[in-house]
Amino acid sequence: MSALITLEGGVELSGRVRIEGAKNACLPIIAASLLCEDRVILHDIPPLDDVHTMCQVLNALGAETDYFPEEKKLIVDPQDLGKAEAPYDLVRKMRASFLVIGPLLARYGRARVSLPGGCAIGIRPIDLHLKGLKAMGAEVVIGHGFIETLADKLCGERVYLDFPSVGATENIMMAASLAEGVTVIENAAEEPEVVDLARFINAMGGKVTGAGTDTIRITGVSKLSGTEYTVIPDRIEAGTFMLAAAITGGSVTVENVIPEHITPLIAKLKETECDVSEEDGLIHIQRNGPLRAVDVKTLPYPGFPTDLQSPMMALLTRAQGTSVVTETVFENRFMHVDELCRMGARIKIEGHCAVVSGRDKLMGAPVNATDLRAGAALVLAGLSAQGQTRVGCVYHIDRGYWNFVEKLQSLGAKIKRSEQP
Ligand SMILES: CC(=O)N[C@H]1[C@@H](OP(=O)(O)OP(=O)(O)OC[C@H]2O[C@@H](n3ccc(=O)[nH]c3=O)[C@H](O)[C@@H]2O)O[C@H](CO)[C@@H](O)[C@@H]1O
Ligand SMILES: C=C(OP(=O)(O)O)C(=O)O
Repeated sequence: MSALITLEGGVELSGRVRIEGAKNACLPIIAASLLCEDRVILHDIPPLDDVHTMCQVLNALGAETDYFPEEKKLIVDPQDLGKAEAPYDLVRKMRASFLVIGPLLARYGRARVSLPGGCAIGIRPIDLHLKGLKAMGAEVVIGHGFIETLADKLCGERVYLDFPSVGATENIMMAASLAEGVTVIENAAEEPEVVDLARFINAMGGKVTGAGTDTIRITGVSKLSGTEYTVIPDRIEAGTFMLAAAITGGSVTVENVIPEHITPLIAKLKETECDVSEEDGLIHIQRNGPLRAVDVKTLPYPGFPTDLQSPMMALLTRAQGTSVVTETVFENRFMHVDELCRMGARIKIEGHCAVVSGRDKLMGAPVNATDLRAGAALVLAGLSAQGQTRVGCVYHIDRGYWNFVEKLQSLGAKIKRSEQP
């Protein structure tokens, strides 16, 4: 079975929408549960396909996972971890599965994890993850599609990351939390999800300081213990709904959001002439007049997030004037451009830049999601297009948005989902 989203554009969205726990915080935190031998109870874990895949990875390693979708609660019991091998079929499905290598190595002194491979948005190498593990004393062997790491003991070291990779920072931080001595990650990623992981490790009894800055210091401890933890709200889901309000000329309040986590989007939306106001845990967004074109450049946090680049581009297709969107994080994250052009958008790609000439209308069309956020961008474009849009390859969207269609319906969108044989 595959799903299709069908929608009619032209409705101004209005109302309130609640944001889920952050996918990109849940996944490393679930992986980090492997660092202790006790039960871990996690709250605000959304029933996303990626969460289920991460649970399957843990199950394949011998850990027990119990998920309670009504309560959005996950219990992980890693006591009987029998195998230190993450299979190809699961790692291939979701790159974040590679995040188990750090915890497995730290706890068992060995790990065998399938090479994750590339994906639609780029090659996505893992050299920086391995650079960190090697610096701490691990032997790394690559062969037959797997990475095998071994270490009698991991020792704290200084690790400089050539790029502030989120995943490498997280893997190194997890491995270092049970290493001997102090590890310092320089040019570390500063994303809120990295900070959330550090808080979780500390809640288990770890000693991580500096998360949220470019230098993270981890003092290894001999043992971590079970804990109960609530993950942060998803800034990318929040941003997607803010952009949905903006593109339809609507008025939406986004609940369960940390405004400081999406400062660059708020700034850019204000530049487009949208009204955005914040209060504790809420963002209200409204558009009354035409949108103004703005330039956007993706960067590591606190820059504009690459995960909102395609939804932002959907908005700019409707702005007055020409916008330049520059993608600096992933080398191939313009796959949505062809699909947006099928809907009448005028976009030209020049290297890492997309030049978007705004139009006063888009036309509904059959299109396909090429990756998770591209899928969301096409739905947003469809919400503001004339006539019907059909979005295929919805499984991409299911990786990271829970009840996307239902939430949009609750804001008034004419949208439905159908399962296809
Ligand atoms: C599950 C999760 O949290 N996913 C997020 C995470 O992905 P992920 O952790 O994979 O992203 P990274 O920050 O690692 O990647 C950023 C850039 O660094 C490069 N790189 C990365 C690692 C490495 O060893 N070598 C290397 O060259 C990548 O190819 C990419 O060009 O951060 C990205 C950047 O904010 C987001 O788009 C993803 O949504
Ligand atoms: C790119 C993304 O996720 P992942 O790193 O899991 O592919 C994303 O969330 O937009």
